[in-house]
Amino acid sequence: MQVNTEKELVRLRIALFIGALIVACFMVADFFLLPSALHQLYLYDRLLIQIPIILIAIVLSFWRHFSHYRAYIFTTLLVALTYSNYWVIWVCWQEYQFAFPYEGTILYAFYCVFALGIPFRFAITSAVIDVIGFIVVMWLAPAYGDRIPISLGFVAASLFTCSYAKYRLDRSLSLLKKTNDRLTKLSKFDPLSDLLNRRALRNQSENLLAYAKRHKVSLAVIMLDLDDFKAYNDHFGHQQGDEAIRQQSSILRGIFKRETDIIGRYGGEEFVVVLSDVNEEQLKQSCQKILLGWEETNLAHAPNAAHPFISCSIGAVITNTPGDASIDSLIGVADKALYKAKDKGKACYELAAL
Ligand SMILES: Nc1nc2c(ncn2[C@@H]2O[C@H](COP(=O)(O)OP(=O)(O)OP(=O)(O)O)[C@@H](O)[C@H]2O)c(=O)[nH]1
Repeated sequence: MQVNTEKELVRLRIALFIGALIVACFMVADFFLLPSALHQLYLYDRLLIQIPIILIAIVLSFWRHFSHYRAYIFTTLLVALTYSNYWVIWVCWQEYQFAFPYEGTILYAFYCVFALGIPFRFAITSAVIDVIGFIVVMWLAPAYGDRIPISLGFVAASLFTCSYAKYRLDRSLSLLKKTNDRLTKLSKFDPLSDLLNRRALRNQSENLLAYAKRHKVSLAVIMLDLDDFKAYNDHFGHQQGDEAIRQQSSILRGIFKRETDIIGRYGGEEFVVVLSDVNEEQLKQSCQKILLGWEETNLAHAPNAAHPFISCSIGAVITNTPGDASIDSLIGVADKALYKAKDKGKACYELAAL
């Protein structure tokens, strides 16, 4: 269970604060029920145990490792609140033969599990601990008399129902997150090559261009296209053609590994790579590596293709002053260079001058 945003932390602190307020409200209401002899003991439990425990949880929410230990902290809070209640039940009965006409254990569980978001595993563990505690208290201080079995039944059934509801909720949320992740992937990635699709490629390239402008570093665009791919498809079939597209993706992934490198399928058998902070020499070496990648793959081409083995042609452009450029204009220049590479006989690269 991760607390991802500052907003979520604020919401949790508000929920904890409301918890402290609820305890205070019950404190006032209980005062009308309790014999005056019990007031001091009761105040001691609420003001020196329960409310401070909740305040400690609020303070801990400012700890930088809080997100990591959140489930443990809230489970401890739940068990501590419940057991401090058991202590009051026990002392009130032991010392004054006073029995509360209601049972608050269930409310604590619902508050911690749903308002504070204790996950299922922790909820079920605390339910077991709380039920055991309830049995022990009723054994030591049979405050509820004949109602003990039914009270125990209500406490146990409610705590387990609460845990099961949390299980269903956690499961639905996890399914929803998985579906969401899948949809995000589908909207960003091309399913065949598993590279960025054209729209995501464009968005990310815009961001990289903004980064290059801000940090005054170079920006390069490489555009490549499989050679005589129609002939390849016609000769070997579309499925084999798809394999070649996957192979091109794997070659590019093997070369462009920096976190900032952007690789995308521009459309059909065309791919685009956008790089920041590279020099002309490095750009040429990268183009050379792509060509070498295909040479090493050694995949036989169709008999009527320009080359015996499958290859690609590359057009590239680099700007050291990205402040003047736009992604569309750079892609346009790289595209023209690509056509020059095709004209030169394919299986080669052409670096455009801006
Ligand atoms: N298998 C497969 N083929 C594709 C896919 N997308 C586009 N193509 C094929 O790619 C081929 C592109 O052909 P052309 O644009 O004529 O270019 P080319 O034959 O590569 O010729 P040059 O670009 O001049 O080397 C077409 O036959 C398309 O059907 C795809 O996802 N899978």
